[in-house]
Amino acid sequence: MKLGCIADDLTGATDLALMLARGGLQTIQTIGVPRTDLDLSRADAVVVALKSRTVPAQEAIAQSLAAAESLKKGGAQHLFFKYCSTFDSTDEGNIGPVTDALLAFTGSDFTLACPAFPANGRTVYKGHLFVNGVPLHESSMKDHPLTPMRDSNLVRVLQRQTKLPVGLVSYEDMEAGPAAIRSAFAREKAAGHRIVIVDALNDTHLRAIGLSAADLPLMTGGSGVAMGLPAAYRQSEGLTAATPSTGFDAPAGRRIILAGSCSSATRGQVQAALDAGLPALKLNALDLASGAMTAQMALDWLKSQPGSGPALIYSTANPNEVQTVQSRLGRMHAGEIVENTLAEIAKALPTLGFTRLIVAGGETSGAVVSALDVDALAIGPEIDPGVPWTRSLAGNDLALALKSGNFGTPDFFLKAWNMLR
Ligand SMILES: Nc1ncnc2c1ncn2[C@@H]1O[C@H](COP(=O)(O)OP(=O)(O)O)[C@@H](O)[C@H]1O
Ligand SMILES: O=C(O)[C@@H](O)C(=O)COP(=O)(O)O
Repeated sequence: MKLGCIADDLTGATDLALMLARGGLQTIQTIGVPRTDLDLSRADAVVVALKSRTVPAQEAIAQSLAAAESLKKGGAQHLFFKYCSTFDSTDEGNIGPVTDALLAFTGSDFTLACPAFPANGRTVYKGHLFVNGVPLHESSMKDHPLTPMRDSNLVRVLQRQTKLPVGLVSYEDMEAGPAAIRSAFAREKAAGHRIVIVDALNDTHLRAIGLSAADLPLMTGGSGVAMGLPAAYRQSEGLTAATPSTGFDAPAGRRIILAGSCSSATRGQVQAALDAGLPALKLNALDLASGAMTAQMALDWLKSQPGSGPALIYSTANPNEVQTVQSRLGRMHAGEIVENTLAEIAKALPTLGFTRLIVAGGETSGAVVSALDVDALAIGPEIDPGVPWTRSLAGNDLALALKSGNFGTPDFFLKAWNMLR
């Protein structure tokens, strides 16, 4: 295994797995630390999906180290810590504390941090993160239900989360190409910096980072920064490219969309599905808390829907609604209530004949997939940048599209099905 990856949420893991698979690496994604009986011998890359983005920092560290240990035992030569392209975190973590712990684990004293993903509008310039050209703190991420991002300066954001000195390798070095980037890493290291935020405005920068950083014991970032790794491995070790998948065979069965993301892209996708007349049920978090709505009621509703087309169950709400709910229930508790309900609904889906699922939201996907008895995923074709179809490798036979909250075109919930055979 060339690369062992630890992702802090499930949709982030599929995003990274897609990037590596598209680059020609045989890639398997596991849900949590791989089961010991899972055959990973043919994988060039294994991506372990955790649910560690918003748990207490000590727990995130423990989960990440357990994953690192297992990947190392599986033969991983390098580690990659994947977090969100919008750097979702709080001053308590978990990007800083997990990076610190993984650096110590690898016995290394230097790594980079770069969430850039230009295909999805995320760029880093002079250490500031932009989302579709808007500074992070002015983007819709300022209202995220769990990790509101109110500072665009990533050096500052990360420095609040780690005691290790954070530096910056900026645009000018990126423009000068791989050799200059390597010199910039050496310069920053000599200056005492242990983690460097790296600028990247386009895919050329990302590929150059891959070539410059492929030999680091640990890399950290969004999926974009992994773009150059497959080519770098091929160059250094003659690794042959696997053919990325195109068509996709999915198990026969009914279709459903579960949306627990309140991000702006998902809000648009829910609206497009409603406009198209999909049968839809909205879960109101306050009703769930009071018992006025339950998972069983949602399942009863689902059973009464026509089997021919997809149905939508969503808790997606605008920032005002979310704020009202959170002021009554508390931020984390509100999130848990919704996640638990969607997970309870998901648990019943296979027996009701649902085999093709779209799930919107990272935390939501984590909760839903752990309820579905799925341990590992094969990566299929890309629906939109960062979102592939996947198929379970054991347990319930399911086709799953696990969509990051802010990814995908407005018609994602309508068009994704067309790729399934
Ligand atoms: N109506 C709502 N009110 C409050 N919290 C909600 C609501 N709907 C969903 N949530 C919670 O918001 C969080 C969304 O996070 P996530 O699923 O990761 O989405 P994203 O990918 O957009 O970040 C989840 O914990 C979810 O349970
Ligand atoms: O890097 C990204 O943006 C995604 O891969 C990701 O991690 C998104 O997380 P959610 O928005 O919580 O789905």
